[in-house]
Amino acid sequence: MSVSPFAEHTTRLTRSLINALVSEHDDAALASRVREIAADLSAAAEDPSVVEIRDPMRPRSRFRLDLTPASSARNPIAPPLEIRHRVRGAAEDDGTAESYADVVLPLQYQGPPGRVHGGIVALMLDQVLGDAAHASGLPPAFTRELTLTYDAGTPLNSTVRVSGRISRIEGRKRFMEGEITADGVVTARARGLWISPREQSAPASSRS
Ligand SMILES: CCCCCCCC(=O)SCCNC(=O)CCNC(=O)[C@H](O)C(C)(C)COP(=O)(O)OP(=O)(O)OC[C@H]1O[C@@H](n2cnc3c(N)ncnc32)[C@H](O)[C@@H]1OP(=O)(O)O
Repeated sequence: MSVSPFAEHTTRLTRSLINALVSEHDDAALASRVREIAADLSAAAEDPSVVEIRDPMRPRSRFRLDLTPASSARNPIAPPLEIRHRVRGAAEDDGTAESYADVVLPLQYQGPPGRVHGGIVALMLDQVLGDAAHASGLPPAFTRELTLTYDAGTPLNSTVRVSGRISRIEGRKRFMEGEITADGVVTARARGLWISPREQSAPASSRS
């Protein structure tokens, strides 16, 4: 589902407001940021049809109606996770289809100082592995199990890559794996199981 420039602009300004709240501890400075953002919000709302965005997010997620707090371009609590697809190439040389997103997490996603909160790490891996679980025509499936190891701190304010792929399929079960890397170093690994509900994975002739 495409997101209008006005909706995306409003999402970005709301993210800026959230960021100001966690960044500005001085009320006068916070008030000044709030006034600026409120003015920008009001100006755009005057005529939504003329709002333009130079670098719109191009959602390529396999989830058609993405309103999730994990990757939606119109949900300001979501990290700006722009999921893409590729076949792992020369370096890995195994031809595996993969979903991935390069993302910069600002202060509102902080857990320990300077590091991304572990729950947000899990959220992003759940979403990217979930997207990969829906590769080429596979029926809808839900996360049944997600196991993480936190190998190192995932840094704020610099690009990290979240990746996920299918490791094997057994009937309704898709076993998934993925990781987050920062500067090529793995900071978190995930393994998971996605399962299609019985009625969705039954052959068409046996569906009632
Ligand atoms: C629009 C964008 C959406 C983005 C979504 C992002 C991802 C999400 O957040 S999904 C939401 C969170 N997850 C959920 O809500 C799922 C909740 N769970 C469910 O609905 C159900 O458990 C469901 C549908 C996954 C599976 O239900 P059901 O078919 O009853 O599974 P169940 O019988 O327990 O297990 C199926 C098989 O897997 C096996 N199995 C279960 N767990 C495991 C495991 N950990 N390892 C190996 N096998 C397992 C079972 O033994 C069973 O085997 P068999 O078929 O041989 O008997």
